[in-house]
This record gives sequence, structure tokens and C-alpha cells, in this order.
Amino acid sequence: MSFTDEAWTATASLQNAIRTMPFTSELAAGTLSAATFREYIIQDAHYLEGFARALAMTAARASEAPDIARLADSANGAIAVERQLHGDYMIRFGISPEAFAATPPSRACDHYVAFLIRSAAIDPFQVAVAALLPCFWIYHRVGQSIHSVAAADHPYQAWIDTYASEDFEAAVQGMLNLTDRLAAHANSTIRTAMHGAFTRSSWHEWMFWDSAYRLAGWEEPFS
Ligand SMILES: Cc1ncc(CO)c(N)n1
Ligand SMILES: Cc1ncsc1CCO
Repeated sequence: MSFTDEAWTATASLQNAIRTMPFTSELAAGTLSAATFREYIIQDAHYLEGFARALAMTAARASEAPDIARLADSANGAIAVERQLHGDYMIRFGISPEAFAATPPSRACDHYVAFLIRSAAIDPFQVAVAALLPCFWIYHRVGQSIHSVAAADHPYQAWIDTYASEDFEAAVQGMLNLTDRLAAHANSTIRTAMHGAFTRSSWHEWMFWDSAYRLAGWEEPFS
């Protein structure tokens, strides 16, 4: 079995939780409240900037030139999606620049981004790549499965189209190939750490949607 098949199987219960959780089920059905989607879009704009930084940092550490280019392309792609959120979605869902500026990253968003940037900075390159893979793969799986059931006048069609697209699929396939190539040449210590990073990132994907659904920010102490 390839490393990536192994990683998906090892995280089956998390992947199943992501597929069936309220945020993704209601997103698929088109019944997710606009207020919840708004919160998610704001947080995702914050996330995509941090994700792009982690991709660019990991790109710089690749030993093969094509891998530098692929990871840097994805950093560029993540910023392109972030610009789309700012330029189109925020207007469509009634998020003013002032409202965005007044909303800091949530605890879940900051935790995920901090994890990815820390991994990119100090983990072995193979482990940093494994940490980045769920960001691609889970979104593609979720986007595809919603795409296959979505009604024609779906309120979140543009979101679905982004992650079910052939362009995104090519980026996902590139990351899967890179991860499997690295794992095939890695020793068992590195492979174990790659599994750990993949699992932790998958958990962060679940937590990110769970947090948006609960409209969770930063809890403050009561006086
Ligand atoms: C939280 C999160 N993970 C992954 C993606 C897809 O890149 C995204 N837009 N947001
Ligand atoms: C992973 C990812 N998420 C949004 S854009 C992007 C890179 C696509 O090339």
C-alpha cells in the first residue's frame, strides 16, 4: 500500500467525522447559515495566508528543483484563492473590509497555522510535506463529494467549484505523488513522523470547521 493510502486508512475515523459533521453536511445540502459561512470565509482568508507562508517555507527546503516550483506554485495558488475571497465572496456575503479587519484569526485558525509554520520551520522536509497534504486532499475529497450531489442553484457553488476543479485536482495529485515519493525513500522513524503530522493536520481540518460552526473565537476569562 502507498504511504498516502496508508495515511488515509489510518485516519479513517477522522475523515469520516469530517464528511458527516454539521458544517460539511449543511454545506453540501446548501442549508448552512450565511452567518456561519461568513465566519468561515473570514477565518479561511486568515488561514490561506498562513498556509501560503508554510508552503513557501517548505518550498525553500526541497532538494529537487521541480518540487521547489510545485510547492511555490501552491503558495501562489493559495494567495490567489485568498484574493478571490476578499474580492468576491466577502462582498457577496456582506463582509466589509472593516468587519474583516476587526476579526482576528480564531483560536482554531491560529493553532492550525502555527502548527504548519512550525512544521515547515523545524521538522524534516518529508514531515513538513505530510503536514501540508491534508489541506489539499481533504478539501478536494469534500469538494468532490459535495459537487456530485449539489443542486444546480446551490448557494455555495463557487466554493464547491474551486475545490472540485481540475486545476485543484492537479495540485492535489502533485502533492500525493511528492508525499509518496518522499515516503518511499524515508526510514521508519521519518515515516512514523510523517503519519503523525498527517493525522494532526487532519484533526486541524476537522477542528477548523467545527470551530467555524460554533462561531468560536478566543474565550476570555470571567472576572
Ligand atoms: C482550513 C483549510 N484547509 C485547507 C484549505 C484548502 O486549501 C482551505 N482553504 N482551508
Ligand atoms: C491547496 C490550495 N488551497 C487553495 S489554493 C491551493 C493550491 C492550489 O494550487
